[in-house]
Parts: sequence; C-alpha cells; structure tokens
Amino acid sequence: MKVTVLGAAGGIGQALALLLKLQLPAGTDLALYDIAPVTPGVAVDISHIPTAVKVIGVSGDDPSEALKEADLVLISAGVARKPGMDRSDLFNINAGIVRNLVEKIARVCPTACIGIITNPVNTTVAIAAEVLKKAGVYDKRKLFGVTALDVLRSETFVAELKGKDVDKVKVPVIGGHSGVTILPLLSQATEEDKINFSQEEIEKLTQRIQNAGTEVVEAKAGGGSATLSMAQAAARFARSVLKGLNGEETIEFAYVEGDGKYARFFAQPVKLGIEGIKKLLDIGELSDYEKNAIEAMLPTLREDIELGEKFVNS
Ligand SMILES: NC(=O)c1ccc[n+]([C@@H]2O[C@H](COP(=O)([O-])OP(=O)(O)OC[C@H]3O[C@@H](n4cnc5c(N)ncnc54)[C@H](O)[C@@H]3O)[C@@H](O)[C@H]2O)c1
Ligand SMILES: O=C(O)C[C@H](O)C(=O)O
Repeated sequence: MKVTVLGAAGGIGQALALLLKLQLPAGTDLALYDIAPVTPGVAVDISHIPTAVKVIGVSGDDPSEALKEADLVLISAGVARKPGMDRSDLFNINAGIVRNLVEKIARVCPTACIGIITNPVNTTVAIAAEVLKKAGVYDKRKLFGVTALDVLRSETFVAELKGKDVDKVKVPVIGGHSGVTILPLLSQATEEDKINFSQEEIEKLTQRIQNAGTEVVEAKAGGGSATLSMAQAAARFARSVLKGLNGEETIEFAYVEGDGKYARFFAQPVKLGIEGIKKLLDIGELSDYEKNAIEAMLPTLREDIELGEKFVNS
C-alpha cells in the first residue's frame, strides 16, 4: 500500500508525516509532496526513524512522482485561518490549490482514495468530486472530507465534562465541517452505556465542539490553526482506510457523497472496505434538538457545496 500526503511540509503535513511513519503498517510506502523546497528534507529526517515504512519526499511544481501508484492521498495543501477569519475566507486561495492537485490525482492515480483536509472542507470536497467527474474517474466510494477531528474533539470534551474514560467515549458527529454544520449527536454519546446530559450541557457542548477550530486559531494568535490534533485525526482516518483496503472492515465518520437525503455531501458513519466506502451507515435516532439543528444547518451546507460545484463547472 502507498499513502501520499500533499502539503506535507506544512503544520499538519509534517506532524502527519511523522505519525504515519510511526503508525502505518510495516511495508507501507509513504510519499510526501509540497511545493516547499524543504520537503525532501522532511522525508530524509523521518526516514531515520526505525520503522518499516519507506519514505520519499518530492518538492516543486509536479506531484506526479509522489502520486504514482498511491492507494490513499491525503490533501492538507493550502492556507490556514487567522483570528477573525471563517473557514469560507480560505476559499479564494484553497479552491484553486485543491482543483489543481485533484486534476493531477485524476491523471496519475485515478483509483486512489482521497482524504481532503484542506478548508473549507464543505466546499473543497465538492470541488474534488467535480474535477474527478470531469476527468471521468469519479468514484464516490473513494472521496472523503476528513472530519475525524470533530469526532476526536467531541470525545475529549465529553470525557472531560462528564468525568468519563476518554478511551471508551464515543460520540457520532454528522453534517459538515464548519460552524453550525458540525453536529455532535450527544443523544447517542456512550461510554459503553449511554451518557446523559442536561439541555444546558447539550447546548454548551455543541457550541464548544462547533467552535473548537476557532478556539485553537485564537489561542495560536495568528500562528495558524489546529495542526497536531488534526494530524492525529488524519492518521487515525488513514489507518482505517488502509485497514478497509486490506479487507478488514472498519467504521469511520467522514464527509462523503451519500444518499442525498440532507445534502449531496454529508458527514456520516461509513463502513470502509476494499473499494473505499462499502456501506453508508444510518445516523440513528435523533433528539428533537438534533433534528432542528440539521434543518438549521442545511441552507449553509447546500450553499457551500454549490459554491464548489460552480467553481469547477462555470
Ligand atoms: N479538516 C480539518 O479538520 C482541518 C483541521 C485543521 C486544518 N485544516 C486545514 O488544512 C489546511 C492546511 O493547514 P496547515 O496548518 O497545515 O497549513 P500550513 O500553512 O502550515 O501548511 C500548508 C502547506 O501547504 C503547502 N502548499 C500550498 N500550496 C500547495 C500546492 N499547490 N501543492 C502542495 N503544497 C502546497 C504549503 O507550502 C504548506 O507547506 C488549511 O486549509 C486548514 O484550514 C483542516
Ligand atoms: O478551524 C480551522 O480553521 C481549522 C480546522 O478546520 C479545525 O477545525 O481546527
């Protein structure tokens, strides 16, 4: 198996490269690409860590060498937020970056699974889908917006608030990856057994999870957004995708093209298998608060998606 990271010299990219070198199964190839000239050096650096994962680093204008025969491509190339910005403010720069990189993927490794980290994820995934469709290689089972960080944060915050074992807490998170489109399903949170919340706790926790990215952006005070926690989330996601590709089915939450019930793309639980998504899983029973929250997010989510579709097609 081969995993490629595009944007590998960045804050997420370097931490992700390190985690993948440490966590990928023995025998996996890891390819790092970034326009930054330091990228081959990042690869040399982590290549000295004694694990059975082989690393190459490619810089410059052409990612082809890094993409050749990739099974999974993770894209974290692009700019990050500064205080006062929304994720949608990144569209002007990141839309073109994602379009160009996905065009390369369509040519060099059209059957690879793709995990998009670059914001605004609600829109960049739609851009990727349209680019792949134009190239005649779109397989919706293989395109993912990486929303695993929302799940990690929910597990952490719930465990902290309720004094639970963080290793056992599970919280589904659905919708998209910005503001009100991030919806933790606290009515389904468990630590083996169901965890109960007061309405006040539900409202405060939901808001904290929705604003967690901004919490990091403000704390970093102009130095960027979440990189280390994001790298861990992406590494966990990558391991699950590879497990699936290797025939060991796993479940992850990701922003994918589903049945269109709520929006063309929607973060939901998926069963991963040898072709990427094997099955879309049901989001389960929702509380009235969650049902209302879905209705409230849909105009934003649909607009975000349309923006990406139009960017490629007009
Ligand atoms: N999905 C999520 O949950 C999540 C979480 C955190 C950050 N993000 C997003 O991830 C992106 C990256 O964040 P970061 O903190 O790593 O930013 P960063 O600025 O530290 O790194 C970005 C890297 O992308 C590279 N790059 C720019 N254009 C490129 C191109 N055309 N080809 C290859 N590489 C290119 C840059 O050289 C840089 O090394 C941002 O858009 C950020 O908003 C998403
Ligand atoms: O908030 C951001 O801009 C980065 C990322 O989407 C996050 O959730 O941390």
